[in-house]
Amino acid sequence: MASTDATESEERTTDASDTDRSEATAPPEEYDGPLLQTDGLVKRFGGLTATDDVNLDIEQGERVSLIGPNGAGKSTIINLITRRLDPTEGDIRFKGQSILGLNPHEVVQRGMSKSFQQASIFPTLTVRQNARVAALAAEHGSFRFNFFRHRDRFSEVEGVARETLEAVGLWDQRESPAEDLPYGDKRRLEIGIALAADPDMLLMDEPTAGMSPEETHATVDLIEEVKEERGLTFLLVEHDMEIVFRVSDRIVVLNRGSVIAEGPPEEIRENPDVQDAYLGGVEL
Ligand SMILES: Nc1ncnc2c1ncn2[C@@H]1O[C@H](COP(=O)(O)OP(=O)(O)OP(=O)(O)O)[C@@H](O)[C@H]1O
Repeated sequence: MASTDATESEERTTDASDTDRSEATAPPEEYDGPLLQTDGLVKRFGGLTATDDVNLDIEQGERVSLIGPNGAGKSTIINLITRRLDPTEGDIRFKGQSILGLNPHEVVQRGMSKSFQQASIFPTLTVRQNARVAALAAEHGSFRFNFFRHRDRFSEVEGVARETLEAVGLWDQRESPAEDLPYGDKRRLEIGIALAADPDMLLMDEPTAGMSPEETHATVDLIEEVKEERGLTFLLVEHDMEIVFRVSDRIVVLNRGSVIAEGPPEEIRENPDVQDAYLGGVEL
């Protein structure tokens, strides 16, 4: 499963209290370059190079999947982009501005959300309460500090929560405690929590991992709906090639930390290097 999260010792080193810096690097109003760029991104864990000179450009509205064999470096890239890890070398720009000085929640406030695996759900809260917390947290960075100050904005938050739950098909289950949801619905709630931030870009790390075929089908439909209706830019890490070929505009193939191919699905499907590296020659 591509969920290798940053360990304590490897986590980014940014000081959470330094808010002046994020104001100083606020993105410009008008920006029409690539939404996300990585420039010579290298991540080493001791002697192991997990990410080796990765240069990605993701345009606004583009849907990109990151694929590659186990250990290729996919989760490491996601953790670097979401600021859970510091790169050893290179830069990451979102909306044209380097995000290396930012904390994870500041990156979310800039418009980048990640659908976390389980970690973002409060199990004993209801589905609706989870969506409200997500809407509040996205607006203010951390709901704990702002919940009471912004009580007057309750109806606005309520509106976002409802819209989100309708989008992910969980409105009817809104009063259920999140822990009572079936596995697939929990994963949809995670996607909803990420969407409640109204992101410009959504990162998804194996959104269908562990789902039944029916749940997978429903989740892929959801991703397609979100793609059509919100025109969202996304970066997806996924092992299921059927899903990757169905939802991607472009596929980036990683092997041992390096990009070995990128292009539209039909091109990647035919690429012999990809077939060799990724599936040991088995046809995609
Ligand atoms: N925190 C860490 N500390 C040490 N090594 C790590 C750490 N995170 C990842 N690695 C190593 O970096 C390499 C890339 O791992 P990563 O999890 O990014 O690959 P992946 O493509 O997501 O793999 P999978 O599909 O199996 O999840 C692997 O060799 C992994 O063991």
